[in-house]
Amino acid sequence: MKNIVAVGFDMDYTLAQYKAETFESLAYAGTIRKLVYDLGYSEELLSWSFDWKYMVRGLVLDKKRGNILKMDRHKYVKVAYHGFKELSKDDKVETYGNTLVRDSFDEPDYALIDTLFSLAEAYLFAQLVDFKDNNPDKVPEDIDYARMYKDVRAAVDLCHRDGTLKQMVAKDPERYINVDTSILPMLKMLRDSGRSTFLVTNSLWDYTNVVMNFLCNSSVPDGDQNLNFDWLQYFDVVITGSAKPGFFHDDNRANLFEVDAKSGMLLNTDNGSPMPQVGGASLALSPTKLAKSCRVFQGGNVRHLHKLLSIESSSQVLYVGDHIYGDILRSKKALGWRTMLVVPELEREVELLWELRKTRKELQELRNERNVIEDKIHHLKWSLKFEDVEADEKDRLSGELHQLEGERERVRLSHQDALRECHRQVLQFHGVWGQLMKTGYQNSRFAHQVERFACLYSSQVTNLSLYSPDKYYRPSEDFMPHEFGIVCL
Ligand SMILES: Nc1nc2c(ncn2[C@@H]2O[C@H](COP(=O)(O)O)[C@@H](O)[C@H]2O)c(=O)[nH]1
Ligand SMILES: [Mg+2]
Repeated sequence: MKNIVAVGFDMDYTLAQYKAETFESLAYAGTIRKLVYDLGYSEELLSWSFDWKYMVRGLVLDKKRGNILKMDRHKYVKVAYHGFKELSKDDKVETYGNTLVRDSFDEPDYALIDTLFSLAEAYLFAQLVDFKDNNPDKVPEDIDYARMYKDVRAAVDLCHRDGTLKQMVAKDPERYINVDTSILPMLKMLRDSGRSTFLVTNSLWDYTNVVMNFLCNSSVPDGDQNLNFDWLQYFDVVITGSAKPGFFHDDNRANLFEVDAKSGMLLNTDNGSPMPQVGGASLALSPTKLAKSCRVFQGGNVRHLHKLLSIESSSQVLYVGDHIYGDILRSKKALGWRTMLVVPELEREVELLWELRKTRKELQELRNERNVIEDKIHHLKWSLKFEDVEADEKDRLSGELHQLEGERERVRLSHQDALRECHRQVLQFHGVWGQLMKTGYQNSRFAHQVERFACLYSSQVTNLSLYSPDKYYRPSEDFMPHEFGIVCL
């Protein structure tokens, strides 16, 4: 952290942790209404309900086939459902395991569930797939799975844009967002350490102001009267409507507008410097005041931000976000910002890992034991078959082989029991999809992306304040398989 001069934050699902049970349910209900009333889907959908715990991040939707997939870091599909029906092993291998050219599992044929905002749309997609399969007469033939996904996507998108969600949150933020009293102390700590702080969010100013008021004052707004701008003192620059990930692109030429915080009006700027309207009064803020107070903008690009904060090198910026693609991948890969990904799911994941550690260790030991015995058996069988051995020696080797085969059976059964127990416990992570960061013995595709693109990852943004702002975060050591057991502790 010593070299970091500016720490930036995403807002939604980073500073503001939404309550999935209420917020995603709101998105789900709003999407259904749009599907029925605007896009002509059956009214039966209005009676559907939403299990907000069913979908998890890291899943991939196969739009054409109506499947939902979980894959490992090599993009091998390990868990696959058609709607809510699990694919048999044979179907899974036939569909995803036999291609000569490996599928990239990316857009346009696939959709990645890489933000918590997408859980409702993934669930609805699965429901619609089941509905079409079971009620072919209720869904027009030309509406295939991919079209259903497109409709769901468009309806969700509209819910985010037309006020369906934001007006409800603004009326009662406490119903939809977790109170977090540790955000202000964290921001204060960072600022006291001499760092600049900034906010870059895709939300627009009016909504940003509601959410940040709630987070920083825990006030329940009573119309606009209760909203104030006190929270701005904890930031140097606030950029709303940033259109990430485009904001980070080098060729982004988006205009930067200054937002008048009180009226919400946009003012033209020339690279961040205010520009008065022709014939209008000159802008009121004096240069000294401008330099000190937080300024609010809309749009622009990362070069504007660097200029506003006087950033000399990208590696001096740490950005904290929740979206692996929108917040982390671009800013790290293209710009070289340091990044921190917020993964709230980790809290439960780590708790369960502690509970499981005894079984996991046992399993690992039994696996090693089984490997050693099997190696010995193969070696002995090879000697008996191909090597020129005397009769006595042959008897001795056969006896040894017999004994090892008995041992192998004993270890195999213990291993099987431990494996069963482990599988049972893994279902505590998630009854359908298992552990977020693992797929079988391999890291999941999601975990792999976290490893590659997030310099830090943590269950909550305020974990930053558990350490000194000057802490040196050492990267964890990489290990090759041949190093395990030699240098791994
Ligand atoms: N138009 C759409 N907006 C969306 C969608 N999913 C989320 N959102 C909105 O984006 C911002 C996220 O803000 P950030 O602070 O995380 O950058 C927030 O306003 C969401 O409502 C979508 O599918 N379409
Ligand atoms: Mg976000």
